[in-house]
Amino acid sequence: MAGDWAERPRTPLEELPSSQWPEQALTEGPTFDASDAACTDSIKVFTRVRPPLERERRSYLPYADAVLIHPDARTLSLSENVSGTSLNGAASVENGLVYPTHQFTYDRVFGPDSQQAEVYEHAARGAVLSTLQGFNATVIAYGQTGTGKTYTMEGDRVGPGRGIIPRAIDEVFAFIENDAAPRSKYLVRAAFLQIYNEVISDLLKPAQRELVIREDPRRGKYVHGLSEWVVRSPAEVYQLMEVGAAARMTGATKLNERSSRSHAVFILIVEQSRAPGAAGGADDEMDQFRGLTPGMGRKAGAAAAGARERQSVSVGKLNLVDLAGSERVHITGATGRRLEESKRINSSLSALGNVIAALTDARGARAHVPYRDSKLTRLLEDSLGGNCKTTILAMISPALDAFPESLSTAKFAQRAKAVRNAARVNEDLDQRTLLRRYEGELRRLRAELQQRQRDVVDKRQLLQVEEQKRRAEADKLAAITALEQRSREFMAEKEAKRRLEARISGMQSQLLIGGTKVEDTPVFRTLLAREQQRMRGEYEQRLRDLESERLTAEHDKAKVDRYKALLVKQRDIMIALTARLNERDDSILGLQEELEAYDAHQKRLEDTLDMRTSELIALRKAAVEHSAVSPVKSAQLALALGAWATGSGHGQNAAIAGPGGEDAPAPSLLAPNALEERAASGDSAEASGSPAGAAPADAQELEALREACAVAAKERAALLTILDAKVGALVADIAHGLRELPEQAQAHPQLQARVDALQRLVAATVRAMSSGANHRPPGELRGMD
Ligand SMILES: Nc1ncnc2c1ncn2[C@@H]1O[C@H](COP(=O)(O)OP(=O)(O)OP(=O)(O)O)[C@@H](O)[C@H]1O
Repeated sequence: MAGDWAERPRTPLEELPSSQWPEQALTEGPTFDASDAACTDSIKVFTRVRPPLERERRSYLPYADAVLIHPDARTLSLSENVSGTSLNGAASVENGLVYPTHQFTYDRVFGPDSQQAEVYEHAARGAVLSTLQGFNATVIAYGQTGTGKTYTMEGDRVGPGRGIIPRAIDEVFAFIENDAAPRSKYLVRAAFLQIYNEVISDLLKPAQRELVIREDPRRGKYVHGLSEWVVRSPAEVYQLMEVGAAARMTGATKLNERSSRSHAVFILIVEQSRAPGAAGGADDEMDQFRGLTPGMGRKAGAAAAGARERQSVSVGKLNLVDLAGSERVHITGATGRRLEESKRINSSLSALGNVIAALTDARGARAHVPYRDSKLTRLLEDSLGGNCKTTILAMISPALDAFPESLSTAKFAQRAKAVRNAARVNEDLDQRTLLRRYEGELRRLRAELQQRQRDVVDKRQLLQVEEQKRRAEADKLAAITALEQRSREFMAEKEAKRRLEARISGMQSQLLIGGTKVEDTPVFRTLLAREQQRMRGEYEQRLRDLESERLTAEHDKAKVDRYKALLVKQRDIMIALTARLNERDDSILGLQEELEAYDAHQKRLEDTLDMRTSELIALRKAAVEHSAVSPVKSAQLALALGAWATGSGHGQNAAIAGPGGEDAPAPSLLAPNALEERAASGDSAEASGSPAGAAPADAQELEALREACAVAAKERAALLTILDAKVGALVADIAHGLRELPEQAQAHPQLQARVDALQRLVAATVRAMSSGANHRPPGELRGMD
C-alpha cells in the first residue's frame, strides 16, 4: 500500500524548495551501502524502424527500403540494395555494382509495425521497475532527425499511441498504489530540463536558464538550480510534461515539421522507505528485466534482497532522454539559426559518440573519457559507464534516402551496446535521503505543532485569566472612583452643613438689639406670648372640632352597630322562618301526596264496588228468570230474590238491565234494602271480596288528613302574614333609616347592600308563598281561610 506521500490530498504542484533538494544530483549517486554489490552489465540497446513517412514515399525517386529485419527480431541488415540482401549478411551484387550488407544485432529490433505498448514492454519497463528497486535507470532515444524519437518517448497523450514517458509514469504510480507492504512510503519528484545550444535550462521554470553542472565532494555532480516537483499522481506529472513540452525548443525543418531542437531529459526520482523484510511487488517484474541479462539480475536481486533486510530508504532515478536528431546540413538546407542549432546538436551527438567510443575502446584503456566535451555527455556521465541501468533506443528510418544516417545510428547503437555499467541499489542508510529528511522534518513539525497547540491553549487560558483580571481591576477602579466621589460629596455636604450651622450661629450671636440679644427684648416676648396664645387657641379649637367629629363618628358608629345587630337578628329570624316554612312546605307536600294516594285508593274501591254490584244485579236477574221457568221453586231462592222474584223490582231491573246500560245508577245508590238483605244473607264484605268493610276506616283517615292539611294551611297563612306585614315592614324601616344616614351608608356600603338584599328576599318569599297558596286545592284553601 502506498505510504503517506502518495496518499496526500491533491494540492497544486509544489516545487521542492532548493534547501530540500536531495544531495543526490542528476549525475551523482547517493551514498551506497558498502555491502551492496554492483551489478555490472552492458547497456541494453534496441532499435526501432519506423514506418516510411509520406514525405519519403513522395520523394523524387521511387521509395526504396534500406532496412531488413531478421526473423529473430534482434538482427538488422542495412543495405543500399536491401532487396538483393540475404539474411547471411553477404553483399549483394546488382548491375555489376556490389552493395555491402551491414548487419547488427541488438537486444531487440522493432519493425515499422511495432506498437508503442510493445516497445515500452520490452525496452523500457524493466528500466522503470529497476528504478522502483532503487537503481538509476536511463532510457535514451537516439537517431537522425525525424526518425521517431519524440514519438517513441512521448507519443500521444492518451490511447495506444502513448509513448514511454506517460507509460513509465503510470507504471510508477500503479506500483505505489498496489504496494501492500506495511509502512511503505514513497516520495516521487519530477524535473524536466533541456540542453539547447549547449545551454541547460529548466523546462518547468523557463526563467531558470544557463544552469550549470556542479560537483562537490559531498553531493557529487548536480544541476544547480534545477527545480524538482513533488508529484502525487500521473495527472500531476502529465501537467508537468505539458508545461515542459510547451517550453521545449522545437522548429520546422525540411525533415521534420516539428523537430526537437534540444536534448530533453525528463527525470523521475522515486524515494521509497520500506519496513525490514517487506517484500517488494516489483520482484517478479524484476525477473523479466533480469531475464535479459541473467547475471546482472541475480546480483541485483541479491543486492536488493540484502537491502530489504534492513529498514532502508532507496532512491531510484529514471532519466528519460529524448535527444535532438542529428542531421546533414546539406540535406536540411539549414541556415542561420537553424544552422547554428544543427551544428550544436551534431557537435554534442558526436561528443556522445566519442564518449561511447572511449568507453568501448578496443584497447580497453579508459584513461580518458571525454565527458566534459559537451553538456550532454557530462549530464549522462553516470548513465554511460557509471551507476546506472541504461537503455538506448536507436531510431532508424527505413528509407533508402536515410541510409547513411541509419548506418551511422546503427553503428552508434552497436558500439554503445558494448558499454558496461555498474548499477547499484541506491540505498541510503545514513539518513541523507530526502524521504528520511522529510519524515524527520514531519516528525519535528508535528511535535512543533503539538507544542504550539499546547502553547495556544495555555496562551488562551492566560489571556482569559488576564482578561478577567483586567475586568476585575476595572471594576475595582470603578468602585473606588464611585466611593471617592461619594466620599467627596459626603464631605462637601458635611462641610456645607457645618458652614451653614456656623453661619446661623454666627448670625444669631451677632443679632443684638441695643446690646441685648433680640430674644431677650420685651417686645419680642410680648409678640411671642401673643403668638403662642393665638396658636394655643387655634389648637384648642381644632381639638374641640376633632372631639366633636370623634363623638359624631362614635354616635354614628353605635347607630350603625345597632342597625347591624338588628339586621343580623332579622336575618336569623328570616332564616328560622324560612326553615320552618320549608318544613311546613315539605309536610304539606307529604300530606298532599298521601291524600292523593287515598283518593286513588278510594277510586279503586268504588270501581270494584260498581263491578260487584253489576255482577250481583246480573246474578239476580238470571235467578229470577230461572225461577220463572223452573218447575222446582226454591223458597230460599225466592226469599233471596225478594221483590226481584215477584217482579216488583222490575222497574229497578229495567234500570239495571245491562251492566253497560246508560241508566245504570251509581253503585252507591243501590237500594238500602238490598244491602241490608245482603248483610242478612250472611254475605260479608270480605267473603264477597267487596271493600265495603274498609270504607269507614278510610273515611276516618281521610278526614284526619283533611284536618291536618287545614292546620298546616292555617300555619302557613299565619307565617305569610308575619313575613309580609312584620318582617317586611321592619326591613323597610331599616332601609329607610340607613338612607337617612348617607355618610354612614357610604362608610358601610356592604351594610346597605345587605339590607337591600334582605328586603328583596322578604318580598320574594312573600310572593312565592302567596302563589303557592293560590295553587292549593280548594279544600285546602278553604281550610286556610
Ligand atoms: N513508429 C512510428 N509510427 C508512426 N509514425 C511515426 C513513428 N515514428 C515516428 N513517426 C512520425 O514521424 C514523424 C517524426 O517523428 P518525431 O518527431 O518523433 O521524430 P524525431 O526523431 O523526434 O525528430 P527530431 O529529432 O527532429 O525531433 C512524426 O510525424 C511522427 O509521427
